[in-house]
Amino acid sequence: MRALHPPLERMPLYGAASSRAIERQNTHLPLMERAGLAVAKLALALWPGSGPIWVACGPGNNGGDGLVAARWLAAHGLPVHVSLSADAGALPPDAAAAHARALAAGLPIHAEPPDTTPALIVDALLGLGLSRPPAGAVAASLHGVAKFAAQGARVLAVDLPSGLMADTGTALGEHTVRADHTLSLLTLKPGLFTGAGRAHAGQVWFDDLDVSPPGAHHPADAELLGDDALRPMPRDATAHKGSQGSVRVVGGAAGMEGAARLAARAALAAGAGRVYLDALSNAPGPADPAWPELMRAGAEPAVAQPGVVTLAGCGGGAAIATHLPGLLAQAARLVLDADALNAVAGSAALTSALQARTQPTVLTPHPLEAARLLGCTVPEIQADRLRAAQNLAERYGCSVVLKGSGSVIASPGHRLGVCPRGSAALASAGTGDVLAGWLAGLWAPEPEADLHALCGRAVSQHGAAGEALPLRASTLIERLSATLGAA
Ligand SMILES: NC(=O)C1=CN([C@@H]2O[C@H](COP(=O)(O)OP(=O)(O)OC[C@H]3O[C@@H](n4cnc5c(N)ncnc54)[C@H](OP(=O)(O)O)[C@@H]3O)[C@@H](O)[C@H]2O)[C@@H](O)CC1
Ligand SMILES: Nc1ncnc2c1ncn2[C@@H]1O[C@H](COP(=O)(O)OP(=O)(O)O)[C@@H](O)[C@H]1O
Repeated sequence: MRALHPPLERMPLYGAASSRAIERQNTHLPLMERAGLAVAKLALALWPGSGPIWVACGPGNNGGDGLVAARWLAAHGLPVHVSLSADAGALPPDAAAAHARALAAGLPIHAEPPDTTPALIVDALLGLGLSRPPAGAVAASLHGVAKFAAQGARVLAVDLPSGLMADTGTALGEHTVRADHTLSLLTLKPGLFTGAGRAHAGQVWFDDLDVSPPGAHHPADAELLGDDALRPMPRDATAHKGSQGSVRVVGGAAGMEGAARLAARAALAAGAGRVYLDALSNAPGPADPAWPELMRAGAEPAVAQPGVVTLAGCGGGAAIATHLPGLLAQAARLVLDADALNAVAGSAALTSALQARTQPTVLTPHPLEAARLLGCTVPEIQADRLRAAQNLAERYGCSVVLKGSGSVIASPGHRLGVCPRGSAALASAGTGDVLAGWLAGLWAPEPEADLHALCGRAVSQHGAAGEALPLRASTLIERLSATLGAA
Protein backbone atom coordinates (compact mmCIF):
# COMPACT_ATOMS: atom_id res chain seq x y z
CA MET A 1 0.00 0.00 0.00
CA ARG A 2 1.27 3.45 -0.77
CA ALA A 3 0.14 7.03 -0.86
CA LEU A 4 0.03 8.72 -4.22
CA HIS A 5 1.55 12.10 -3.72
CA PRO A 6 4.44 13.80 -5.42
CA PRO A 7 6.80 12.58 -6.67
CA LEU A 8 4.35 10.52 -8.70
CA GLU A 9 5.25 7.75 -11.08
CA ARG A 10 3.27 6.93 -14.19
CA MET A 11 0.50 4.48 -13.36
CA PRO A 12 -2.03 2.57 -15.46
CA LEU A 13 -5.70 3.41 -14.86
CA TYR A 14 -8.45 0.80 -15.20
CA GLY A 15 -12.16 1.53 -15.33
CA ALA A 16 -14.89 -0.67 -13.86
CA ALA A 17 -15.06 -3.23 -16.70
CA SER A 18 -11.28 -3.69 -16.83
CA SER A 19 -11.02 -3.89 -13.04
CA ARG A 20 -13.68 -6.59 -12.98
CA ALA A 21 -11.89 -8.50 -15.74
CA ILE A 22 -8.66 -8.42 -13.73
CA GLU A 23 -10.57 -9.50 -10.64
CA ARG A 24 -12.10 -12.45 -12.56
CA GLN A 25 -8.63 -13.61 -13.51
CA ASN A 26 -7.63 -13.71 -9.85
CA THR A 27 -10.60 -15.37 -8.19
CA HIS A 28 -8.22 -18.02 -6.83
CA LEU A 29 -6.78 -15.34 -4.54
CA PRO A 30 -8.47 -14.14 -1.31
CA LEU A 31 -8.90 -10.62 -2.70
CA MET A 32 -11.57 -9.46 -0.27
CA GLU A 33 -9.56 -10.60 2.78
CA ARG A 34 -6.53 -8.75 1.43
CA ALA A 35 -8.63 -5.68 0.63
CA GLY A 36 -10.22 -5.59 4.07
CA LEU A 37 -6.88 -6.02 5.82
CA ALA A 38 -5.39 -3.17 3.80
CA VAL A 39 -8.37 -0.97 4.71
CA ALA A 40 -7.97 -1.88 8.40
CA LYS A 41 -4.26 -1.02 8.36
CA LEU A 42 -4.88 2.37 6.82
CA ALA A 43 -7.82 3.05 9.14
CA LEU A 44 -5.61 2.22 12.11
CA ALA A 45 -2.98 4.65 10.85
CA LEU A 46 -5.57 7.39 10.34
CA TRP A 47 -7.45 6.85 13.58
CA PRO A 48 -6.64 9.75 15.94
CA GLY A 49 -6.25 7.42 18.92
CA SER A 50 -9.62 7.96 20.55
CA GLY A 51 -13.24 8.05 19.50
CA PRO A 52 -15.28 5.44 17.66
CA ILE A 53 -14.76 4.24 14.10
CA TRP A 54 -17.92 3.89 12.03
CA VAL A 55 -17.54 1.26 9.31
CA ALA A 56 -20.47 1.93 6.96
CA CYS A 57 -21.07 -1.14 4.79
CA GLY A 58 -23.22 -1.30 1.65
CA PRO A 59 -25.03 -4.05 -0.26
CA GLY A 60 -22.16 -5.35 -2.41
CA ASN A 61 -18.54 -6.43 -2.24
CA ASN A 62 -17.48 -2.93 -1.27
CA GLY A 63 -19.47 -3.58 1.89
CA GLY A 64 -17.72 -6.94 2.14
CA ASP A 65 -14.34 -5.16 2.23
CA GLY A 66 -15.74 -3.02 5.04
CA LEU A 67 -16.90 -6.05 7.02
CA VAL A 68 -13.45 -7.64 6.81
CA ALA A 69 -11.82 -4.36 7.86
CA ALA A 70 -14.23 -4.01 10.80
CA ARG A 71 -13.40 -7.52 11.98
CA TRP A 72 -9.67 -6.73 12.03
CA LEU A 73 -10.17 -3.38 13.75
CA ALA A 74 -12.37 -4.92 16.43
CA ALA A 75 -9.88 -7.75 16.90
CA HIS A 76 -7.27 -5.11 17.70
CA GLY A 77 -9.51 -3.63 20.35
CA LEU A 78 -10.61 -0.52 18.50
CA PRO A 79 -14.08 0.89 19.22
CA VAL A 80 -15.92 -0.05 16.03
CA HIS A 81 -19.54 0.58 15.08
CA VAL A 82 -20.44 -1.47 12.02
CA SER A 83 -23.59 -0.79 10.05
CA LEU A 84 -24.96 -2.68 7.07
CA SER A 85 -27.29 -0.73 4.77
CA ALA A 86 -28.62 -3.86 3.11
CA ASP A 87 -30.45 -7.11 3.62
CA ALA A 88 -27.75 -9.51 4.85
CA GLY A 89 -29.50 -12.36 3.04
CA ALA A 90 -29.03 -10.61 -0.31
CA LEU A 91 -25.27 -9.97 -0.06
CA PRO A 92 -23.13 -11.38 -2.90
CA PRO A 93 -21.25 -14.58 -1.92
CA ASP A 94 -17.89 -13.08 -0.85
CA ALA A 95 -19.57 -10.31 1.14
CA ALA A 96 -21.95 -12.86 2.71
CA ALA A 97 -18.93 -14.89 3.79
CA ALA A 98 -17.31 -11.76 5.25
CA HIS A 99 -20.58 -11.03 7.07
CA ALA A 100 -20.67 -14.55 8.50
CA ARG A 101 -17.05 -14.29 9.68
CA ALA A 102 -17.75 -10.94 11.34
CA LEU A 103 -20.73 -12.38 13.19
CA ALA A 104 -18.71 -15.45 14.17
CA ALA A 105 -16.08 -13.12 15.62
CA GLY A 106 -18.77 -11.62 17.86
CA LEU A 107 -19.02 -8.30 16.04
CA PRO A 108 -22.43 -6.66 16.42
CA ILE A 109 -23.71 -5.46 13.03
CA HIS A 110 -26.21 -2.62 13.21
CA ALA A 111 -28.74 -1.38 10.71
CA GLU A 112 -28.18 2.27 11.62
CA PRO A 113 -25.27 4.74 11.83
CA PRO A 114 -23.92 5.52 15.32
CA ASP A 115 -25.73 8.07 17.50
CA THR A 116 -22.64 10.15 18.23
CA THR A 117 -20.05 11.62 15.89
CA PRO A 118 -17.34 9.08 15.09
CA ALA A 119 -13.69 10.08 14.94
CA LEU A 120 -13.22 8.17 11.70
CA ILE A 121 -15.66 6.86 9.10
CA VAL A 122 -14.77 3.97 6.82
CA ASP A 123 -16.98 4.44 3.77
CA ALA A 124 -17.65 0.96 2.35
CA LEU A 125 -21.10 1.74 1.01
CA LEU A 126 -20.61 1.72 -2.76
CA GLY A 127 -17.60 1.06 -4.95
CA LEU A 128 -17.30 -0.18 -8.51
CA GLY A 129 -20.91 -1.38 -8.53
CA LEU A 130 -22.48 2.08 -8.38
CA SER A 131 -25.17 2.02 -11.04
CA ARG A 132 -27.61 4.84 -10.24
CA PRO A 133 -28.01 7.79 -7.89
CA PRO A 134 -28.08 6.38 -4.35
CA ALA A 135 -31.46 5.79 -2.77
CA GLY A 136 -32.99 4.03 0.24
CA ALA A 137 -30.84 2.81 3.12
CA VAL A 138 -27.59 3.54 1.27
CA ALA A 139 -28.66 7.14 0.66
CA ALA A 140 -29.58 7.49 4.33
CA SER A 141 -26.10 6.30 5.34
CA LEU A 142 -24.51 8.69 2.83
CA HIS A 143 -26.46 11.47 4.46
CA GLY A 144 -25.05 10.34 7.82
CA VAL A 145 -21.50 10.35 6.45
CA ALA A 146 -21.95 13.93 5.20
CA LYS A 147 -23.44 15.04 8.51
CA PHE A 148 -20.65 13.52 10.63
CA ALA A 149 -17.95 14.76 8.25
CA ALA A 150 -19.32 18.28 8.66
CA GLN A 151 -18.94 17.75 12.42
CA GLY A 152 -15.27 16.88 12.02
CA ALA A 153 -15.18 13.12 11.41
CA ARG A 154 -12.38 12.05 9.04
CA VAL A 155 -13.46 9.86 6.12
CA LEU A 156 -11.57 6.95 4.55
CA ALA A 157 -13.28 5.72 1.37
CA VAL A 158 -12.84 2.09 0.35
CA ASP A 159 -11.91 1.78 -3.34
CA LEU A 160 -13.97 4.83 -4.36
CA PRO A 161 -15.87 7.53 -2.49
CA SER A 162 -19.44 6.21 -2.49
CA GLY A 163 -21.42 7.87 -5.26
CA LEU A 164 -18.41 8.53 -7.48
CA MET A 165 -18.32 6.78 -10.86
CA ALA A 166 -15.10 4.79 -11.33
CA ASP A 167 -14.77 5.46 -15.06
CA THR A 168 -15.62 9.12 -15.26
CA GLY A 169 -15.28 10.86 -11.90
CA THR A 170 -18.94 11.85 -12.04
CA ALA A 171 -20.67 12.31 -8.68
CA LEU A 172 -24.10 10.66 -8.70
CA GLY A 173 -26.49 12.18 -6.19
CA GLU A 174 -26.11 15.02 -3.74
CA HIS A 175 -24.38 13.10 -0.96
CA THR A 176 -21.46 11.59 -2.85
CA VAL A 177 -18.83 11.09 -0.17
CA ARG A 178 -16.14 13.72 0.22
CA ALA A 179 -13.31 11.62 1.59
CA ASP A 180 -10.13 12.75 3.24
CA HIS A 181 -8.47 9.55 2.01
CA THR A 182 -9.40 6.94 -0.60
CA LEU A 183 -7.74 3.52 -0.76
CA SER A 184 -8.04 2.25 -4.33
CA LEU A 185 -7.90 -1.56 -4.42
CA LEU A 186 -6.40 -3.88 -7.04
CA THR A 187 -6.47 -1.14 -9.71
CA LEU A 188 -6.35 2.65 -9.83
CA LYS A 189 -9.54 4.05 -11.31
CA PRO A 190 -9.56 7.04 -13.67
CA GLY A 191 -12.55 8.61 -11.92
CA LEU A 192 -10.38 9.36 -8.88
CA PHE A 193 -8.33 11.82 -10.89
CA THR A 194 -10.64 13.81 -13.15
CA GLY A 195 -14.02 15.53 -13.13
CA ALA A 196 -15.39 15.67 -9.59
CA GLY A 197 -13.02 12.87 -8.56
CA ARG A 198 -10.20 14.96 -7.18
CA ALA A 199 -12.62 16.94 -5.03
CA HIS A 200 -14.17 13.75 -3.59
CA ALA A 201 -11.20 11.39 -3.26
CA GLY A 202 -8.85 13.42 -1.05
CA GLN A 203 -5.47 11.74 -0.62
CA VAL A 204 -5.44 8.67 -2.88
CA TRP A 205 -3.75 5.46 -1.71
CA PHE A 206 -3.23 2.33 -3.75
CA ASP A 207 -2.95 -1.34 -2.83
CA ASP A 208 -2.58 -3.85 -5.66
CA LEU A 209 -3.62 -6.71 -3.31
CA ASP A 210 -0.40 -8.50 -4.30
CA VAL A 211 -1.75 -9.15 -7.79
CA SER A 212 1.06 -8.85 -10.27
CA PRO A 213 0.67 -6.02 -12.80
CA PRO A 214 -2.02 -6.95 -15.31
CA GLY A 215 0.34 -6.17 -18.19
CA ALA A 216 -0.43 -7.16 -21.72
CA HIS A 217 -3.58 -9.16 -20.91
CA HIS A 218 -5.34 -6.01 -19.81
CA PRO A 219 -4.29 -2.88 -21.60
CA ALA A 220 -4.94 0.10 -19.36
CA ASP A 221 -7.87 2.37 -20.16
CA ALA A 222 -5.74 5.44 -19.51
CA GLU A 223 -2.49 6.47 -17.91
CA LEU A 224 -1.92 8.67 -14.89
CA LEU A 225 0.89 11.03 -15.83
CA GLY A 226 3.95 10.88 -13.62
CA ASP A 227 6.46 13.41 -12.44
CA ASP A 228 8.93 12.23 -15.08
CA ALA A 229 6.98 14.67 -17.26
CA LEU A 230 8.28 17.49 -15.07
CA ARG A 231 11.93 17.13 -16.07
CA PRO A 232 13.11 20.01 -18.26
CA MET A 233 14.61 18.91 -21.58
CA PRO A 234 18.37 19.45 -21.50
CA ARG A 235 19.55 22.16 -23.86
CA ASP A 236 22.51 21.29 -26.06
CA ALA A 237 25.60 23.38 -25.36
CA THR A 238 25.70 24.43 -29.00
CA ALA A 239 22.08 25.65 -29.01
CA HIS A 240 21.39 29.07 -30.45
CA LYS A 241 18.18 31.00 -30.86
CA GLY A 242 17.80 29.68 -34.38
CA SER A 243 17.94 26.07 -33.20
CA GLN A 244 15.34 26.71 -30.50
CA GLY A 245 12.54 27.35 -32.98
CA SER A 246 10.10 30.24 -33.11
CA VAL A 247 6.59 30.81 -31.84
CA ARG A 248 4.13 33.17 -33.48
CA VAL A 249 1.18 34.10 -31.30
CA VAL A 250 -1.88 35.33 -33.19
CA GLY A 251 -4.44 36.83 -30.83
CA GLY A 252 -4.90 39.77 -28.50
CA ALA A 253 -7.81 41.67 -30.05
CA ALA A 254 -8.62 45.10 -28.61
CA GLY A 255 -9.12 44.83 -24.86
CA MET A 256 -7.62 41.32 -24.72
CA GLU A 257 -4.00 42.08 -25.55
CA GLY A 258 -3.03 40.63 -22.16
CA ALA A 259 -4.08 37.12 -23.15
CA ALA A 260 -1.75 37.09 -26.15
CA ARG A 261 1.07 38.65 -24.11
CA LEU A 262 0.75 36.01 -21.40
CA ALA A 263 0.92 33.29 -24.05
CA ALA A 264 3.93 34.91 -25.74
CA ARG A 265 5.77 35.35 -22.43
CA ALA A 266 5.10 31.73 -21.50
CA ALA A 267 6.36 30.55 -24.90
CA LEU A 268 9.60 32.45 -24.41
CA ALA A 269 9.99 31.19 -20.84
CA ALA A 270 9.49 27.61 -22.05
CA GLY A 271 12.48 27.88 -24.34
CA ALA A 272 11.42 29.11 -27.78
CA GLY A 273 14.31 30.92 -29.46
CA ARG A 274 12.19 33.76 -30.78
CA VAL A 275 8.62 34.76 -30.05
CA TYR A 276 6.56 37.04 -32.26
CA LEU A 277 3.29 38.63 -31.25
CA ASP A 278 0.77 39.21 -34.01
CA ALA A 279 -1.64 41.38 -32.04
CA LEU A 280 -5.06 41.69 -33.60
CA SER A 281 -5.68 44.95 -31.75
CA ASN A 282 -3.18 46.70 -34.08
CA ALA A 283 -2.29 48.98 -31.17
CA PRO A 284 0.89 50.97 -31.82
CA GLY A 285 4.05 50.53 -29.75
CA PRO A 286 6.11 47.53 -28.69
CA ALA A 287 4.61 44.04 -28.61
CA ASP A 288 4.89 43.96 -24.82
CA PRO A 289 6.52 46.95 -23.12
CA ALA A 290 7.43 44.90 -20.03
CA TRP A 291 9.03 42.10 -22.06
CA PRO A 292 11.27 43.71 -24.71
CA GLU A 293 12.37 40.22 -25.86
CA LEU A 294 9.01 39.75 -27.55
CA MET A 295 8.89 40.92 -31.16
CA ARG A 296 6.07 42.32 -33.20
CA ALA A 297 4.98 40.27 -36.14
CA GLY A 298 6.08 41.65 -39.48
CA ALA A 299 9.48 40.27 -40.32
CA GLU A 300 8.96 36.85 -38.75
CA PRO A 301 9.49 33.64 -40.66
CA ALA A 302 6.47 32.26 -42.53
CA VAL A 303 4.17 30.02 -40.51
CA ALA A 304 4.71 27.26 -43.08
CA GLN A 305 8.35 26.87 -42.00
CA PRO A 306 8.85 23.75 -39.89
CA GLY A 307 10.75 25.73 -37.25
CA VAL A 308 7.70 27.85 -36.45
CA VAL A 309 4.92 26.95 -34.03
CA THR A 310 1.81 29.09 -34.50
CA LEU A 311 -0.45 29.63 -31.49
CA ALA A 312 -3.79 31.11 -32.46
CA GLY A 313 -6.72 32.23 -30.38
CA CYS A 314 -5.59 33.68 -27.04
CA GLY A 315 -7.73 36.80 -26.67
CA GLY A 316 -8.46 36.53 -30.37
CA GLY A 317 -12.10 37.60 -30.24
CA ALA A 318 -14.13 37.37 -33.42
CA ALA A 319 -11.21 38.79 -35.42
CA ILE A 320 -9.29 35.52 -35.22
CA ALA A 321 -11.74 33.89 -37.65
CA THR A 322 -10.40 35.85 -40.62
CA HIS A 323 -6.87 34.57 -39.95
CA LEU A 324 -7.77 30.95 -39.50
CA PRO A 325 -8.26 29.84 -43.12
CA GLY A 326 -4.67 30.82 -43.91
CA LEU A 327 -3.24 29.40 -40.70
CA LEU A 328 -5.13 26.12 -41.01
CA ALA A 329 -3.93 25.72 -44.57
CA GLN A 330 -0.31 26.67 -44.02
CA ALA A 331 0.91 26.46 -40.43
CA ALA A 332 3.52 23.72 -40.11
CA ARG A 333 2.73 23.30 -36.42
CA LEU A 334 -0.40 24.77 -34.89
CA VAL A 335 -1.89 25.21 -31.41
CA LEU A 336 -5.51 26.38 -31.31
CA ASP A 337 -6.86 27.85 -28.10
CA ALA A 338 -9.85 29.87 -26.87
CA ASP A 339 -11.47 31.98 -29.59
CA ALA A 340 -9.81 30.00 -32.37
CA LEU A 341 -11.66 26.95 -31.05
CA ASN A 342 -14.92 28.88 -30.83
CA ALA A 343 -14.45 30.04 -34.41
CA VAL A 344 -13.88 26.47 -35.60
CA ALA A 345 -16.94 25.27 -33.67
CA GLY A 346 -19.08 27.93 -35.33
CA SER A 347 -17.96 27.35 -38.91
CA ALA A 348 -18.37 24.30 -41.11
CA ALA A 349 -15.69 25.63 -43.45
CA LEU A 350 -13.12 26.02 -40.65
CA THR A 351 -14.06 22.61 -39.28
CA SER A 352 -13.39 21.05 -42.68
CA ALA A 353 -10.13 22.96 -42.99
CA LEU A 354 -9.01 21.71 -39.57
CA GLN A 355 -10.00 18.15 -40.39
CA ALA A 356 -8.14 18.38 -43.72
CA ARG A 357 -4.86 19.39 -42.10
CA THR A 358 -2.02 16.94 -42.42
CA GLN A 359 0.39 18.94 -40.24
CA PRO A 360 0.42 18.38 -36.45
CA THR A 361 -2.13 20.35 -34.43
CA VAL A 362 -3.04 20.69 -30.76
CA LEU A 363 -6.40 21.84 -29.40
CA THR A 364 -6.55 23.13 -25.81
CA PRO A 365 -10.25 23.54 -24.95
CA HIS A 366 -11.75 24.13 -21.55
CA PRO A 367 -15.04 22.26 -21.04
CA LEU A 368 -17.23 24.96 -22.63
CA GLU A 369 -15.03 25.15 -25.71
CA ALA A 370 -15.02 21.36 -25.87
CA ALA A 371 -18.84 21.35 -25.69
CA ARG A 372 -19.03 23.78 -28.60
CA LEU A 373 -16.60 21.67 -30.63
CA LEU A 374 -18.62 18.51 -30.01
CA GLY A 375 -22.03 20.16 -30.30
CA CYS A 376 -23.11 19.17 -26.78
CA THR A 377 -23.40 20.68 -23.31
CA VAL A 378 -20.80 21.24 -20.59
CA PRO A 379 -22.48 18.70 -18.26
CA GLU A 380 -22.24 16.16 -21.08
CA ILE A 381 -18.52 16.86 -21.43
CA GLN A 382 -17.95 16.67 -17.68
CA ALA A 383 -20.01 13.47 -17.42
CA ASP A 384 -17.24 11.63 -19.28
CA ARG A 385 -14.16 13.75 -19.78
CA LEU A 386 -12.01 10.90 -21.05
CA ARG A 387 -14.47 10.02 -23.77
CA ALA A 388 -14.98 13.68 -24.68
CA ALA A 389 -11.24 14.20 -25.12
CA GLN A 390 -10.97 11.02 -27.19
CA ASN A 391 -13.93 12.07 -29.36
CA LEU A 392 -12.38 15.47 -29.98
CA ALA A 393 -9.05 13.93 -30.95
CA GLU A 394 -10.73 11.56 -33.36
CA ARG A 395 -13.19 14.03 -34.83
CA TYR A 396 -10.56 16.66 -35.56
CA GLY A 397 -7.50 14.43 -36.03
CA CYS A 398 -5.55 16.46 -33.44
CA SER A 399 -3.89 16.14 -30.08
CA VAL A 400 -6.26 17.49 -27.44
CA VAL A 401 -5.82 18.86 -23.94
CA LEU A 402 -9.22 18.93 -22.23
CA LYS A 403 -8.57 21.34 -19.38
CA GLY A 404 -10.05 21.51 -15.90
CA SER A 405 -9.51 19.51 -12.71
CA GLY A 406 -7.70 16.41 -13.94
CA SER A 407 -6.82 17.57 -17.47
CA VAL A 408 -7.10 14.81 -20.06
CA ILE A 409 -4.69 14.43 -22.97
CA ALA A 410 -5.86 12.57 -26.07
CA SER A 411 -4.32 11.93 -29.47
CA PRO A 412 -5.47 9.54 -32.20
CA GLY A 413 -3.86 6.15 -31.65
CA HIS A 414 -2.48 6.98 -28.18
CA ARG A 415 -3.50 5.95 -24.68
CA LEU A 416 -5.38 8.68 -22.85
CA GLY A 417 -3.36 10.59 -20.29
CA VAL A 418 -4.80 12.04 -17.09
CA CYS A 419 -2.85 14.73 -15.26
CA PRO A 420 -3.01 14.55 -11.46
CA ARG A 421 -1.19 17.89 -11.03
CA GLY A 422 -2.67 21.37 -10.81
CA SER A 423 -5.19 22.77 -8.38
CA ALA A 424 -8.01 25.22 -7.92
CA ALA A 425 -5.31 27.90 -7.56
CA LEU A 426 -5.34 27.85 -11.38
CA ALA A 427 -8.95 29.03 -11.46
CA SER A 428 -7.84 32.52 -12.45
CA ALA A 429 -8.05 34.40 -15.75
CA GLY A 430 -5.15 33.90 -18.09
CA THR A 431 -3.78 30.62 -16.75
CA GLY A 432 -5.07 28.84 -19.86
CA ASP A 433 -3.23 31.35 -22.07
CA VAL A 434 -0.08 30.51 -20.13
CA LEU A 435 -0.64 26.80 -20.76
CA ALA A 436 -1.10 27.31 -24.51
CA GLY A 437 2.01 29.49 -24.69
CA TRP A 438 4.07 27.11 -22.54
CA LEU A 439 3.06 24.20 -24.75
CA ALA A 440 3.96 26.11 -27.93
CA GLY A 441 7.29 27.13 -26.40
CA LEU A 442 8.18 23.55 -25.40
CA TRP A 443 7.29 22.37 -28.91
CA ALA A 444 9.29 25.06 -30.75
CA PRO A 445 12.75 23.44 -30.38
CA GLU A 446 11.39 19.91 -30.82
CA PRO A 447 9.66 19.59 -34.19
CA GLU A 448 10.10 15.81 -34.09
CA ALA A 449 8.75 15.36 -30.56
CA ASP A 450 5.99 12.87 -29.82
CA LEU A 451 3.21 15.46 -29.60
CA HIS A 452 1.06 13.41 -27.21
CA ALA A 453 3.93 13.13 -24.74
CA LEU A 454 4.81 16.78 -25.21
CA CYS A 455 1.24 17.80 -24.34
CA GLY A 456 1.49 15.67 -21.20
CA ARG A 457 4.75 17.42 -20.27
CA ALA A 458 3.27 20.86 -20.80
CA VAL A 459 0.15 20.12 -18.77
CA SER A 460 2.09 18.44 -15.94
CA GLN A 461 4.59 21.27 -15.66
CA HIS A 462 1.86 23.92 -15.79
CA GLY A 463 -0.13 22.01 -13.16
CA ALA A 464 2.84 21.51 -10.83
CA ALA A 465 3.55 25.25 -10.95
CA GLY A 466 -0.11 25.93 -10.21
CA GLU A 467 -0.54 24.24 -6.85
CA ALA A 468 0.09 27.11 -4.44
CA LEU A 469 -1.82 30.28 -3.74
CA PRO A 470 -1.60 33.19 -4.27
CA LEU A 471 -1.47 32.76 -8.00
CA ARG A 472 -1.98 35.06 -10.97
CA ALA A 473 -1.24 34.05 -14.52
CA SER A 474 1.86 36.27 -14.41
CA THR A 475 3.17 34.59 -11.27
CA LEU A 476 2.56 31.24 -12.92
CA ILE A 477 4.98 32.20 -15.69
CA GLU A 478 7.54 33.26 -13.08
CA ARG A 479 7.20 29.95 -11.26
CA LEU A 480 7.43 27.96 -14.47
CA SER A 481 10.54 29.92 -15.47
CA ALA A 482 12.17 29.48 -12.09
CA THR A 483 11.62 25.74 -11.79
CA LEU A 484 11.42 24.43 -15.32
CA GLY A 485 12.18 27.14 -17.81
CA ALA A 486 14.80 26.52 -20.42
CA ALA A 487 15.38 30.25 -20.73
N1 LIG B 1 -13.10 -5.70 -8.66
C1 LIG B 1 -12.06 -5.52 -7.83
O1 LIG B 1 -11.06 -5.03 -8.27
C2 LIG B 1 -12.17 -5.85 -6.41
C3 LIG B 1 -13.35 -5.53 -5.77
N2 LIG B 1 -13.41 -5.46 -4.45
C4 LIG B 1 -14.44 -4.67 -3.87
O2 LIG B 1 -15.68 -4.92 -4.46
C5 LIG B 1 -16.26 -3.71 -4.88
C6 LIG B 1 -17.19 -3.94 -6.01
O3 LIG B 1 -18.22 -4.75 -5.50
P1 LIG B 1 -19.61 -4.89 -6.24
O4 LIG B 1 -19.40 -5.21 -7.65
O5 LIG B 1 -20.41 -5.84 -5.45
O6 LIG B 1 -20.19 -3.43 -6.17
P2 LIG B 1 -20.55 -2.45 -4.94
O7 LIG B 1 -19.92 -1.13 -5.26
O8 LIG B 1 -20.25 -3.03 -3.64
O9 LIG B 1 -22.11 -2.20 -5.07
C7 LIG B 1 -22.97 -3.12 -5.63
C8 LIG B 1 -24.25 -3.13 -4.83
O10 LIG B 1 -24.71 -1.80 -4.64
C9 LIG B 1 -26.01 -1.67 -5.21
N3 LIG B 1 -26.13 -0.33 -5.73
C10 LIG B 1 -25.56 0.18 -6.84
N4 LIG B 1 -25.87 1.47 -6.97
C11 LIG B 1 -26.66 1.77 -5.90
C12 LIG B 1 -27.29 2.93 -5.50
N5 LIG B 1 -27.16 4.07 -6.20
N6 LIG B 1 -28.03 2.92 -4.37
C13 LIG B 1 -28.15 1.79 -3.66
N7 LIG B 1 -27.56 0.63 -4.01
C14 LIG B 1 -26.82 0.63 -5.12
C15 LIG B 1 -26.10 -2.73 -6.23
O11 LIG B 1 -27.43 -3.03 -6.48
P3 LIG B 1 -27.94 -3.38 -7.98
O12 LIG B 1 -27.44 -2.25 -8.86
O13 LIG B 1 -27.31 -4.66 -8.30
O14 LIG B 1 -29.40 -3.39 -7.84
C16 LIG B 1 -25.35 -3.87 -5.55
O15 LIG B 1 -26.16 -4.47 -4.58
C17 LIG B 1 -15.09 -2.85 -5.22
O16 LIG B 1 -15.40 -1.47 -5.28
C18 LIG B 1 -14.15 -3.19 -4.09
O17 LIG B 1 -14.48 -2.47 -2.91
C19 LIG B 1 -12.36 -6.02 -3.58
O18 LIG B 1 -12.98 -6.73 -2.55
C20 LIG B 1 -11.46 -6.96 -4.32
C21 LIG B 1 -11.02 -6.46 -5.65
N1 LIG C 1 -9.80 23.44 -10.14
C1 LIG C 1 -8.79 23.27 -11.02
N2 LIG C 1 -7.94 22.23 -10.86
C2 LIG C 1 -6.92 22.04 -11.73
N3 LIG C 1 -6.68 22.86 -12.80
C3 LIG C 1 -7.50 23.89 -13.00
C4 LIG C 1 -8.59 24.16 -12.13
N4 LIG C 1 -9.22 25.27 -12.58
C5 LIG C 1 -8.56 25.67 -13.68
N5 LIG C 1 -7.51 24.85 -13.94
C6 LIG C 1 -6.56 24.98 -15.06
O1 LIG C 1 -6.35 26.38 -15.31
C7 LIG C 1 -6.34 26.62 -16.70
C8 LIG C 1 -7.53 27.54 -17.05
O2 LIG C 1 -7.65 27.69 -18.44
P1 LIG C 1 -8.83 28.52 -19.10
O3 LIG C 1 -10.13 28.11 -18.53
O4 LIG C 1 -8.64 28.45 -20.56
O5 LIG C 1 -8.54 30.02 -18.57
P2 LIG C 1 -8.21 31.37 -19.35
O6 LIG C 1 -9.01 31.36 -20.62
O7 LIG C 1 -8.64 32.46 -18.42
O8 LIG C 1 -6.76 31.41 -19.59
C9 LIG C 1 -6.40 25.26 -17.38
O9 LIG C 1 -5.09 24.77 -17.60
C10 LIG C 1 -7.13 24.41 -16.35
O10 LIG C 1 -6.84 23.04 -16.48
